[in-house]
Amino acid sequence: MSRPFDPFLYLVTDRALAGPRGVAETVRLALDGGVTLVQLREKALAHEPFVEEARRLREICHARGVPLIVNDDLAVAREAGADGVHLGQSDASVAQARETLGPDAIIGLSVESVEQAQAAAQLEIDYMAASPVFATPTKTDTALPLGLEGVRAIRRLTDKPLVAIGGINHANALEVLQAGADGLAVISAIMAAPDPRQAAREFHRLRSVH
Ligand SMILES: Cc1ncc(COP(=O)(O)OP(=O)(O)O)c(N)n1
Ligand SMILES: Cc1nc(C(=O)O)sc1CCOP(=O)(O)O
Ligand SMILES: [Mg+2]
Repeated sequence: MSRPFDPFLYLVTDRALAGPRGVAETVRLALDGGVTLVQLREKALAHEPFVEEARRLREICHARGVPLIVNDDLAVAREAGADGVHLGQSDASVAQARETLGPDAIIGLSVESVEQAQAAAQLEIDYMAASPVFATPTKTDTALPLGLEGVRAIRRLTDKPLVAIGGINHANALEVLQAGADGLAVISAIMAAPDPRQAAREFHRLRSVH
């Protein structure tokens, strides 16, 4: 059984979009605005700086009772004492992640189709990410967008926490939740916002209207 986590407002980091404000400061502001889960996503950092950044973010997140997930890299997640890992369909296997990180780690898996969501039912994961719900310039090597209908279809297949990712912004977030997602995973709408605290607050407000 994994440690407890709240998937409602899941911030995935992006160093380029954070700009001169930096990842750590952007995460700090976003946590103040109500982010409930953070994923450190680094595609270009070498091992040691990746571990250092993960340790730094873990401290910032844990000070606010929020878990830190590492994208892709099991060794970084383990060395940094992160709370879990997010895996895509082409990453390490869920079994390998479970073996490396232990029974209480939070393991998330991207699902890009109904078939992948069905297959994921057999796996020891803690949440699924419907990916992508909408097309996004932040990541272009994605599968075809699932749309809201895809989120509804995946929702019907699983009782696990379901987050949606890809092109989520303040204008479409409510309909993503109404389609059955338990959480909103966002990069640009918070990382690139002029005021990440306020951007997070606006998403967080949907919790009471949803
Ligand atoms: C919450 C969440 N959902 C989906 C992804 C994408 O994972 P993946 O397909 O492995 O792609 P990369 O992020 O590794 O480029 C994610 N990171 N987080
Ligand atoms: C990291 C990532 N994964 C995706 C997937 O579909 O698997 S979409 C994506 C980027 C999401 O960024 P934004 O919130 O700026 O659209
Ligand atoms: Mg990946």
